[in-house]
Amino acid sequence: MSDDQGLSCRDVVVAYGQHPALRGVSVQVAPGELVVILGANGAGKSSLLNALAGLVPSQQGEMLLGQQPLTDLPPHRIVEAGLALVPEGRGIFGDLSVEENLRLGAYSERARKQEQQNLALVYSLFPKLVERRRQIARTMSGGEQQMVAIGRAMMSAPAILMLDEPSLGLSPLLTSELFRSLRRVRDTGLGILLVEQNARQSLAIADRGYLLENGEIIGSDQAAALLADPAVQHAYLGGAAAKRAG
Ligand SMILES: Nc1ncnc2c1ncn2[C@@H]1O[C@H](COP(=O)(O)OP(=O)(O)OP(=O)(O)O)[C@@H](O)[C@H]1O
Repeated sequence: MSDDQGLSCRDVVVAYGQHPALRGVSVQVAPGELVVILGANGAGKSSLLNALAGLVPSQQGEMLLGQQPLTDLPPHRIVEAGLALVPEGRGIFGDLSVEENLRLGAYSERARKQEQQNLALVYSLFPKLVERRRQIARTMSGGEQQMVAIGRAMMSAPAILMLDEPSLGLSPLLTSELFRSLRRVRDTGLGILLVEQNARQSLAIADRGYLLENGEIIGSDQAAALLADPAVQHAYLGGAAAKRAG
């Protein structure tokens, strides 16, 4: 681990009963870095984020945020330590307003102290949410709800933000708007670990990427190099090209 505030995991193993989902995964994210993990359905992407967030137990391996070990901490302590997850499906409270949802993210003592400041930051990064601050969350579009979910995670004052398939259910246009906002979040100095099936669009905004296959990291490189790699194009970008052609 080279960076004081970064996220690193080494040789993480996760199994559901006899079924191995992660077979020794090592990943690093530095502050101010946007890292994407690409993989097909069932590759283990959600298992990795959930293990880092303390939501599923890991059988082996080490997870650190800066110098702080995360392994075996309960999920709320991991959030307090500075690692926040935006889960697949967003998990926002549909009956609450946008601002109530956002404020719920600031539950730790450290986050409450910075609540106003972080709220202002979230609104500056997602200007669309300002005009909708009193709107009931379930009446918002999928893209807007995703912004609320990201904003709420940012209210916990994380050093590293993890997102599980934020583009799910969004049109390509909304996805690129969302991904542009992720770059703005990164530019504030946060590290981002993004899990995506949408390889082309996520590599276009990422700094680095890892390829996860069958519970193992089979490659990693700068995002631009992965985009230009014929093997990556064939395995991960073919679907998108085929879709465009069709
Ligand atoms: N709670 C569980 N119980 C048993 N097996 C599970 C459980 N959760 C995941 N798995 C299995 O572990 C493997 C990895 O699943 P995971 O959800 O991490 O993959 P993923 O890359 O996120 O896939 P997707 O993109 O479809 O969400 C899969 O084979 C999956 O069937």
